[in-house]
Amino acid sequence: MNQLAVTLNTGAKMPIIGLGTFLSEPGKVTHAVKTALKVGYRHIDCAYYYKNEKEVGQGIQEGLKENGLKRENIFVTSKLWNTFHRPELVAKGLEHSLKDLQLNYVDLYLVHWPFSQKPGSEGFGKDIEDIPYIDTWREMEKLYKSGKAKAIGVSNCNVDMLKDLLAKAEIKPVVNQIENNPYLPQPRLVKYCQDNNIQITAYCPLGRATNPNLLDDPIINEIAKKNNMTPAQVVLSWNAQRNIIVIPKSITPSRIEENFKMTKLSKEDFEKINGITIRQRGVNHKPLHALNIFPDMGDF
Ligand SMILES: NC(=O)C1=CN([C@@H]2O[C@H](COP(=O)(O)OP(=O)(O)OC[C@H]3O[C@@H](n4cnc5c(N)ncnc54)[C@H](OP(=O)(O)O)[C@@H]3O)[C@@H](O)[C@H]2O)C=CC1
Ligand SMILES: O=C1CO[C@H](CO)[C@@H](O)[C@@H]1O
Repeated sequence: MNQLAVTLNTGAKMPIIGLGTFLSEPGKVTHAVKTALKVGYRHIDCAYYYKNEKEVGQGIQEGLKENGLKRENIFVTSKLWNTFHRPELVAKGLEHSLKDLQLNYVDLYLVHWPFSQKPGSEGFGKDIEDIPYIDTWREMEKLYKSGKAKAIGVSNCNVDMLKDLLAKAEIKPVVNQIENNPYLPQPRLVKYCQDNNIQITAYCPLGRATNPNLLDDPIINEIAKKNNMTPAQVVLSWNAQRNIIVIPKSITPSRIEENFKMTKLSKEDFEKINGITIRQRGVNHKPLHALNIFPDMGDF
């Protein structure tokens, strides 16, 4: 399953596993990216918000050279931060990322969150302002047409937001990046996206921020033990089997390698994981509650 990729509705191939980079310290992420490329990853998930794109870019450049790879052999995603939603700032948001990543284009550019913060605002969810999402999206469409973003998509969008965007967009979003793991499977949102040609990418696929920790779950551990896998491999394989792209983050070389080794789960094990009833949303900042972005627990 390692080399598997899904075909986006642009025709581009997006590898089913990528390296996440949130909270990867600038001093460590260059090495993590190089390790990932050496192990076989061909997909890196980045964002302006992570404040480490310069070091990620260094890892990409060095990793390409060391492994005899070309730019077109890898898939790089970045994301427009909330403080760049004003139409006149959208292209600038991408320029920052391209410069730091040392790239001429990204394979995928996502609107990180469906709300705007005033330019220069620091922190998550502060200084929210009312910029219609479609106005930001029109500028994303221009980036797609310019070739600087080979595909465009969204993140953290619910079904109603997607319905609205699909009705108005000239260029449809090809990806919705959302939190997804056995404690937050979000079947309604997943089905809506899959029915509408929107690929899901799962963030927090290992359940960072779950408490109790997803990787300590007894069912996951029982399946891991039985199949000589690790809990991380089980939860990543489960999502890949649902046709969901996973972007586990690690700065630990042995884990980067471990996470890459997904496998097909038996129908019985797959269904056992589907039967887990614990529900947790890890990324659930307070400002989000007022914005009504996430459906309530009954909507999973
Ligand atoms: N669009 C959005 O709003 C969001 C996007 N993201 C993206 O998704 C990526 C993944 O999500 P993230 O929040 O990082 O959470 P993950 O679920 O990927 O968990 C990352 C944590 O798991 C640890 N870990 C990695 N591999 C293993 C393993 N095999 N066994 C045990 N522990 C392991 C890492 O530690 P260590 O590094 O020390 O090895 C790290 O602490 C992000 O890095 C980012 O790129 C994330 C959140 C929101
Ligand atoms: O990408 C991200 C990483 O995780 C953060 C939460 O912990 C999110 O706020 C952000 O969107």
